[in-house]
Amino acid sequence: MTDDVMIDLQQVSKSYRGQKAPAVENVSMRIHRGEIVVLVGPSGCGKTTTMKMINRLIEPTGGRILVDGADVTALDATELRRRIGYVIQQVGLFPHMSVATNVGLVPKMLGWDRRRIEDRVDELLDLVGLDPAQYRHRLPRQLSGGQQQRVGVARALAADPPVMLMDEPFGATDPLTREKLQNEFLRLQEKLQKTIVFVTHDFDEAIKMGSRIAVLGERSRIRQFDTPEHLLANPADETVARFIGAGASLKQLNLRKVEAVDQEDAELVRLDESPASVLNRLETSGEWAVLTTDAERRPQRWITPSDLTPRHDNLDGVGIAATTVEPQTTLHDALDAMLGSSCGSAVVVDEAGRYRGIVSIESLMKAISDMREAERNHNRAVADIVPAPVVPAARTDGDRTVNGVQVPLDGGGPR
Ligand SMILES: Nc1ncnc2c1ncn2[C@@H]1O[C@H](COP(=O)(O)OP(=O)(O)OP(=O)(O)O)[C@@H](O)[C@H]1O
Repeated sequence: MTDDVMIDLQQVSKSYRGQKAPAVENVSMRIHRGEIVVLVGPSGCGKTTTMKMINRLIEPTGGRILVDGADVTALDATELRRRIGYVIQQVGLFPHMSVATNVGLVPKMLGWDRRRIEDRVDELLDLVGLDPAQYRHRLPRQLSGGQQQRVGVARALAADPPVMLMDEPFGATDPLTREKLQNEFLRLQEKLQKTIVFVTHDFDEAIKMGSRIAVLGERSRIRQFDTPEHLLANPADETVARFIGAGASLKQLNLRKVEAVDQEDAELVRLDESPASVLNRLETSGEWAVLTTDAERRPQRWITPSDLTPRHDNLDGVGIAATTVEPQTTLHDALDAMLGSSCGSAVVVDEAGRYRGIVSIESLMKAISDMREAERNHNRAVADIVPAPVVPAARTDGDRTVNGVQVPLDGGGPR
C-alpha cells in the first residue's frame, strides 16, 4: 500500500443474518489522502453498509479494511472514533444536551481537560460559522436545520480526525440551505484536507462534492470509480449512463464553480448616500445601475436611474434585491439564481457576505462555451492518441475484473 492511500477496502463483504444475499460483496476500493470519494447508487445497493464498515458501526463478514495502514478490526473503539468523524442526515445531536456538550463529546471521551474542551468547542463553532457566544448554550431544538447540521459537522471534527464519513449529511435541508452548507463545507475542506467518504442520492451533489465518484450497483459492486469529469464524459456502461440521467452535458455545469468565471466590478454606493449623489454617479459612470452595500460592504440592491424620483430622500428599499452567489457556487446554481432574478447578473460575495465582484450572464455563457470547446479538443486529442483495438479487450464492467479477478479500482489521485 502506498503512503497516499488513507482508506483501503480489500475484498470487503457483509452478509446480514437471515438475509440470503450479501448486502455488500467483495468490494475493493482505495481512497487517497485528502480526497472526497462520493458513493452513489440506487436505494438499497449497500452504500451505507459499505461506509459504516469503515468505522465498524457494522462489522464486515469478510475482507479487510485499513485506515492509514491500520486494520480497523485491530483498533479499539476510542482510537477508531478519534480517527474517524461521522456525520449523518438526522444529525444525531442529543436533544437534552447543549451545543457545546454535543460538540465536546468525543474530546470528553478521550479524557481531555475541561479547559481544552471548551477552547476546542469554541474554535469549532467558529469554524462552521456559528458564533460561540450566541450558540454554545443552546439546545439543538433552538437551532434551524442548517445550524444543527453545522453543529453535526463541528462534532465530527472535534478530535481532528483525518477521516470523515458523511451519510447524506445535507439531505434533510431545503435546496438553498443545502447549497450553502455544501459551499461552506468545500471551503472548510480546502483548509482541512480531510479524507472523506460521502454518501448521497443526489448525483448533482456527487459531481459538486466529489474528487472521485464511485457509482455502485447491487451489493455495492463498483460499476465505475472515476473523477466527475470522466464519469460524465465516459460512462462505463448503460447502467451508469442511465444513473447519470438525462442532460449529462448540462450536469457539467456542476463541475465548474463561480470562482473560475471572469468577474467584473460594479459601481458601489453606500446605503447612506443621498439619492441625488447616486443619480449623479449613475450619470457620470455611464453604468446602467449601481449596487448599494451596507457598512460591511454587503450587497443590498441594484438601483437604476428610473428607480429614483425626487420624492426619495434616502435609498432604503429602492431598486431590486441583488442576487448573491459564492465562489464555490456551481455554474448550474449560479445560472439558476440569475434566471430566477430579474437582472442578468449575480453578485459574488465572500463567506461573510461581503462584496467581491459581479458575474454577468455573458461571462457565465462564455465560461460554459470555453468549457465545451476544451472538452471537444480533449476528445479529439484522445481519439488521435488511442488506436482502435484490434483484439477484443478483456471485459471491464465497472468493477474492473481482469480475467475474472477483481482488482482495486485506483485510477487517479485527488484532484
Ligand atoms: N440491519 C440490517 N439487517 C438486515 N438487512 C439489512 C440491514 N441493514 C441494511 N440491510 C439491507 O442491506 C441492503 C443494503 O442496505 P444499505 O442501507 O447499505 O443501502 P443504501 O444503498 O445505503 O440504501 P439507501 O440509499 O436506501 O439508504 C438493503 O437490502 C437493506 O435492506
